[in-house]
Amino acid sequence: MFVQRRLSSSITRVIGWNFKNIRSKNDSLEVTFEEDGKPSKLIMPLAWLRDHCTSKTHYHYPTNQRKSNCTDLMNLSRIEGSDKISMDQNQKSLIIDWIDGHRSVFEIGDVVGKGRKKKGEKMDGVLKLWDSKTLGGVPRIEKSNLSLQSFSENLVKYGVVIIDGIEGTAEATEKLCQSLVPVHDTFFGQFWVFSNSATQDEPAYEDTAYGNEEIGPHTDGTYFNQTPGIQVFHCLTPANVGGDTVVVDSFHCAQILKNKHPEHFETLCNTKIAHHYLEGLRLAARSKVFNPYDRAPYSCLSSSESSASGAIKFYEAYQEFSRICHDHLNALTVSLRPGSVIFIDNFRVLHSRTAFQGYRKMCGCYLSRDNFMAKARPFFDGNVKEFL
Ligand SMILES: C[N+](C)(C)CCCC[C@H](N)C(=O)O
Ligand SMILES: O=C(O)CCC(=O)C(=O)O
Repeated sequence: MFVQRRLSSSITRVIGWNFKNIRSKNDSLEVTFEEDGKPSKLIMPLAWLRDHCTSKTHYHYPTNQRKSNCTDLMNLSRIEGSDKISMDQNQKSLIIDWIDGHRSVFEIGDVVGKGRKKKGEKMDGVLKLWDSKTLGGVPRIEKSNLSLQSFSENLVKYGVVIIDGIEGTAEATEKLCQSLVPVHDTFFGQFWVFSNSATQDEPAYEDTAYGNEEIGPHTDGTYFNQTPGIQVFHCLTPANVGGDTVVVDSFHCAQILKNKHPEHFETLCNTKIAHHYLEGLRLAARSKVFNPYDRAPYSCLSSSESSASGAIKFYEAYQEFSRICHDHLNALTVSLRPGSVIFIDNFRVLHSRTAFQGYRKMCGCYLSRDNFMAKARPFFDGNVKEFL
């Protein structure tokens, strides 16, 4: 089965490819080839080639794992004389006879497919960045039309989806979640029932979630090294007034920032801000997602001017990004009611809550992102899978 799959994938890849020329260039090979008739060139380091050898002594096919531990890679990635590099007569394979006598054979399609730098636009083809105008409302799936495919496609594309028609109980919500994706457990518990009036059944933590004030756009768990991948909410008892859920596509906001202020975008991409959760336990982690409330003290003070100006640069960038995330044109508001369960990609979509009056009871959980992506991948085509 493994050989069949490997051959079929490499045959489909190799049809339109032909090696044209191979030239030694320091510790690399300059390989020119034709890709569907168009000339193309790649510089392939010898160490990269040796590291990607798929001979039986270097690659374990039953588990798709490499056998090399790289402890002697550079020494073994040497060749003696240009006659040690050749092509097969069909110009489809590159043959290298290494200094230790080992022979590697590389199919051009395999090497280019694996090694050529991927560009991000393939993922853009799947992710549908949105604002209030382009999306209009959170995608909804009636329980009777629910499938892993409809759930996965919406959650990957938009980062948020609501499933309607669910019984308004914690039990039914938990059952729904478990039917879709394994839970991501944290110290908050595997599945939560919470409200603004803590009781024994609804334990409260020292967090604004357990109050009735407004909470602005944020992602959860920025203080965990394993930030929860998906967040689920089901409102079992709506408040008398307020308590709406507001969601924002932070990738769309990041796109706006990058277009309007590329320097701020770069600053935020390159500045890691520590977050923490302070209570009986103290959790801290560095994180790239957005939660202005759970940021730890920003330890950037020193005697140097440059660290002060670096911090000011960060604050200017963070302020601009936060303003974009708080722009109501980038937000969708949902009044969650019993029966409607919202699933949020916690790495992408920010959630917030409007202030409310009266008693409000919620339930939900975090779901495992890795498990979700493994289930979602089959519904997306080839290249995109690498990004999920
Ligand atoms: C468990 N439950 C979701 C109810 C509340 C958890 C508090 C989440 C915290 N505000 C954060 O942003 O990480
Ligand atoms: O109460 C809500 O609707 C959301 C609370 C919240 O933001 C959170 O738990 O992270």
